[in-house]
Amino acid sequence: MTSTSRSSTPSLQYCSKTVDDVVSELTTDLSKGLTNTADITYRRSIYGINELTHDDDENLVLKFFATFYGDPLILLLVGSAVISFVMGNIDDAISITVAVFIVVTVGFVQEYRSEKSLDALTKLVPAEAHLTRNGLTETVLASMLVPGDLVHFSVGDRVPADVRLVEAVHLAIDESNLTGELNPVHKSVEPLDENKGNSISDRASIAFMGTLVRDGHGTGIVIGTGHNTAFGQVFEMLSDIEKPKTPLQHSMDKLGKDLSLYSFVIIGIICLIGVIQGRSWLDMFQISVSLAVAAIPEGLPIIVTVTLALGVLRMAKKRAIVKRLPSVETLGSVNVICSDKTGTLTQNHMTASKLWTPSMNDNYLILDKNSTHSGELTADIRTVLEVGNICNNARFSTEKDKFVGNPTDIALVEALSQFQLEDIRGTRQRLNELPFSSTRKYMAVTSHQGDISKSEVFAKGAVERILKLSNTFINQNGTTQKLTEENRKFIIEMSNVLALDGLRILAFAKGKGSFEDGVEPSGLSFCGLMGISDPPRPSVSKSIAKLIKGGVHVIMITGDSESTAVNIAKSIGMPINDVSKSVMIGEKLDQMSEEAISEAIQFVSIFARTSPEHKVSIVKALQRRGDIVAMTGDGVNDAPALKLADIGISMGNMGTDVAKEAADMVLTDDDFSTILSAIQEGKGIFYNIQNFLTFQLSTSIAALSLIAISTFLKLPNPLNPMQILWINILMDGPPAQSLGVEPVDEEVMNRPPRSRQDKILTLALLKRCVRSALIIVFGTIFCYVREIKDNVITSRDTTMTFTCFVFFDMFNALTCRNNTKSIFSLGLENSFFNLAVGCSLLAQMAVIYVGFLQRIFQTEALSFHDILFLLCISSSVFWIDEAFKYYKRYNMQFQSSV
Ligand SMILES: Nc1ncnc2c1ncn2[C@@H]1O[C@H](COP(=O)(O)OP(=O)(O)OP(=O)(O)O)[C@@H](O)[C@H]1O
Ligand SMILES: [Ca+2]
Repeated sequence: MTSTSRSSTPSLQYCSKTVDDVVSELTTDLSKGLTNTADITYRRSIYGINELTHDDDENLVLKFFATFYGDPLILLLVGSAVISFVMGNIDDAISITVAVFIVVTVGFVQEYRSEKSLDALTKLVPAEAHLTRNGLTETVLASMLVPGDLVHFSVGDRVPADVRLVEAVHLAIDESNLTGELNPVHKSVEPLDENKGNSISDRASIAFMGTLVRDGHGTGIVIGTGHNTAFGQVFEMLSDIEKPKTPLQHSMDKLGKDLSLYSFVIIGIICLIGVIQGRSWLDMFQISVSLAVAAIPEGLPIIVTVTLALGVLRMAKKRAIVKRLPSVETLGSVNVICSDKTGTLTQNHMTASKLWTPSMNDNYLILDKNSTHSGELTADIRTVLEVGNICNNARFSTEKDKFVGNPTDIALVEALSQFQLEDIRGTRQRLNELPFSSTRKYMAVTSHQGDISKSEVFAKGAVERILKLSNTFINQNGTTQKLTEENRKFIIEMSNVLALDGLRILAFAKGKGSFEDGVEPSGLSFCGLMGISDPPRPSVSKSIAKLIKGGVHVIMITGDSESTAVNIAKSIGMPINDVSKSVMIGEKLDQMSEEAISEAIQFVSIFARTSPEHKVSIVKALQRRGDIVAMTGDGVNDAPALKLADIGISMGNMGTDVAKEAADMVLTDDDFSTILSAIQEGKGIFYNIQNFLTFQLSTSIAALSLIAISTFLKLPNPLNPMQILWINILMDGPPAQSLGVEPVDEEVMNRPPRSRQDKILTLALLKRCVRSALIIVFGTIFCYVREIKDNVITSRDTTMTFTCFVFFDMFNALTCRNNTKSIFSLGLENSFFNLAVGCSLLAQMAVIYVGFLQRIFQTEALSFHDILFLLCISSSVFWIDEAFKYYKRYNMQFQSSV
């Protein structure tokens, strides 16, 4: 890249300036950020919102006319109208033109709606930023940033705008999406030499929007936003790339093509026979083309897309954000959910509730939040609390008036007040820290009270880990004593006793001296244990029961100990029959081959003492068995497993940007139960798609057969082209669409997960289509033949036939709302359906009774008695289907009771 092409970009302009220059040029402040609200508003008015959007000012009118010449069938129809006109058949010409216009408009509106709902999807996961303004730091939407803003980012974050760094601690950034460079780039605040920085990858003092923080943390001043960023310019190039279609959309496209082919063959035959019989070729041509328009489900792919997109929006309301449409389909097939324990199954609200020191033997102290325990404060208890206080990263937020940070850490500082102890971190200096990580499972610090030579080490974490670091323990008198094998065993035993209520267990140790950076401490003295409670979320047990009923295997994955995990699992109703088979420890996974894990995993419900890396082996083992796996995760290290899983789920509150991006679905409330709602929705959407498919196919088959049969029987055509086009609107338009938004029936969870190979077009579905089509055809022909007994064909005859068919179709739509349940038990819940069918019926009445429309559709007014008669005949399709449903339900009950 040359400097000329980038000379205007802020990142080139600022990369060689000093921090002070940047601060003064952008009139901002290194500690407070921007302070003047009017100034911020002004900047936004100049630089715009920090977002990358397409300017979508396509001309709607042009687009509308594009649909005319985009569809050869519509062109043929318009052509035939012109021919009619030339041949002096003005009425026909006008009628066909108006009908075509209506068809195209309905199609256009649907397509437009589908685009709008797809657009809405891209706004579901907004980018966030940590912003300091006026000295206050908050998490805000990245879109509100303006040049001059002071932003912070750390491991796992996406950089929210182009920024000039003013602080960089171990900062390494993955710029692969911008430059293709796979290795993280180390950043610094030093300005570049004037003549350097021509290439984006050289600009070490800049962090670019959309790149990913891999290590350390940093602070920067925003210099470029939105399209004015390096990423913004790449985005312009990318924006034309089309989104890939979902498997369902693909199979619908294929189905559409197949159906078109069949219809063309049948219509060709009809046309041929008609002409051989000596009918007018223009008539036959117009009928055939309208029939082709009607029989071809051109609305099918659009309806599928809209159904999926609306489903996603509905799920978002239930706090599950699905990021890609294909995931909706996969959700219905999920048969294993691997869930984190902390924060997903539990509330992540931790309270210290038990305490044990070696001097208590097999007793322990129960901590009650509401009472003071200062009377019980012995020297060894004080030591435990002190370690928990000093080896702690929770900090007090004056803004929120409470401690913030790691929930375990918070529980430990909050416990101090029960013993009327103060937070003593202010009186000490920390020399170094070995931070807690899910892999290390403990945290250690070196700290002193002003005299470095009297430094001490404080450590807390999982019992086994802390015991490994210790060779003595602190006894009753406050003196240290050697840790024997028996002591170690007893401590582990006591930790299991404390864990009986599902408490998370923390061990504490301290020692003299210090430890080197990056080296584990050793020779510590074990001080005691604490049990920390984190109650399950209230709705979790219900959700688990429903999932199990729906054939979904729930697996808990936790970094906590086996006993903690088992007790929590029992309390939320996970079936643990045989602990030796149902529980597996992370370490064991490391020793097993992929095949062996696959074998063993079908009985496992709990993985304890795992680190995030184990999740990949777990997903692989499950997928090897053919399972469709949903996996939750929130950390940077969870990303590979989230990507690998069929449905990666990340947490909206706790999750890092990396996890959210790797995931297919984000739970905005972090709650396990939300996964159940999403699976329910996913399953329901699939059935809805089957339902409107049934409706469309049966109408299409009925329309084709009706014309074919009457041609074979040498009857005059029962429907004219305009009427056929009208029917097309019903079957491809709103009534069909409304079947896609049928509210999801709770009962879907009683059906097993769908196999991935399952076709959407099942034999049962086809049978139902053919059955309904037959009823419609025979009913309509019966009505037609009854009308033309007098051997002259009048517009009354076709009006009766036409209305009969339309009524049939509406009753058919009604019964297609569900394929097992009676409509009487469903009620009139689907208001979109009620509206669509209600309006269709009204429109049908207008077509029969309004003079102007009568001329176009060649209809005439029917009597009340006629309408009643038609309703009676056409409702047969509904009653017969209800009877079949009843029979099916009866059979199922019978089978399940045997
Ligand atoms: N802040 C902390 N400092 C020291 N040790 C901790 C801390 N938090 C947890 N531990 C210890 O590490 C163990 C594992 O915790 P970890 O955070 O890895 O579990 P997790 O994977 O987050 O939990 P889950 O998988 O249930 O969501 C705990 O049992 C506890 O002993
Ligand atoms: Ca059609």
